[in-house]
Amino acid sequence: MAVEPTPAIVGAMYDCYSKIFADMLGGYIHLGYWEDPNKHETPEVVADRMTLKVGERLSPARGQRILDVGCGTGKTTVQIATTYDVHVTGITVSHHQIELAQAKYESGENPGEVRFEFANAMELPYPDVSFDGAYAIESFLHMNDRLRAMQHISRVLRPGSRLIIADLYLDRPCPESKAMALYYEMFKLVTLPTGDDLQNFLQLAGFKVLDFTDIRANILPSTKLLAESGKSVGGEEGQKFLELASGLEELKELGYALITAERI
Ligand SMILES: C[S@@+](CC[C@H](N)C(=O)[O-])C[C@H]1O[C@@H](n2cnc3c(N)ncnc32)[C@H](O)[C@@H]1O
Repeated sequence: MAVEPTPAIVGAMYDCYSKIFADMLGGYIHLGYWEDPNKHETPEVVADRMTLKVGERLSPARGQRILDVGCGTGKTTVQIATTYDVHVTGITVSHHQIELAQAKYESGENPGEVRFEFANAMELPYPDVSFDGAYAIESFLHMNDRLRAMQHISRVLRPGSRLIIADLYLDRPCPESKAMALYYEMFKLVTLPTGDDLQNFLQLAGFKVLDFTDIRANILPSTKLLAESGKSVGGEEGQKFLELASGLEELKELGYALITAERI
């Protein structure tokens, strides 16, 4: 395996590709959740549904302060803030994502409003016990010290509050393959954890895992979106998306976890 990406490398990748990803994924930078793989739905509808699955598990009370770990272009941040009337701080390691989010969404300090900040989850710049809940949608896959990030999140959360994670993981350590290598290189992923790794890290960081559900069957139809984008982008870039789409179906070890954890 090549050298694992640092936050600076991940940030530089998102500085280049955030707009392409968001255009392809309905304004978000996360995969969609499909109830029925045969039903035709837009990228935005399925990505909205994914955010709602996370929101339902977090279920914050009105006025609470929530941390969005890896906020992308801010669409999830705003959706959670307005749906639950909570204040959400979204952090990212991409300066360009902050610019895109701030250009599109107004910042504020009240419930229903959001704030975007450049911050590394493995070095959170917030005081202890400053949030009532947190969620991380497809951001741990980029982190080169997941335990440290969970320890930081645990530190800033109030006891009894929740952390919801939606992320890729492996059923079992996966042999190196061309498809996997392409994913790691293109998206600057850090060797994916197993489900046990994720649960162990959470426990070591002071969380109790309340639920771990594999939703890969609901995520897999997103490969259709990658393939469609590949065709519309065209050229060398488009070819890469087509390869990624067919590669995803080959990776039988790849799972997608929706985890509810409670800060002890
Ligand atoms: C796949 S995008 C997901 C974006 C967003 N959660 C969404 O659902 O649209 C991954 C996000 O994680 C962020 N990220 C990756 N590593 C991070 C780190 N160490 N600290 C904070 N954010 C990080 C990236 O900057 C990016 O915003």
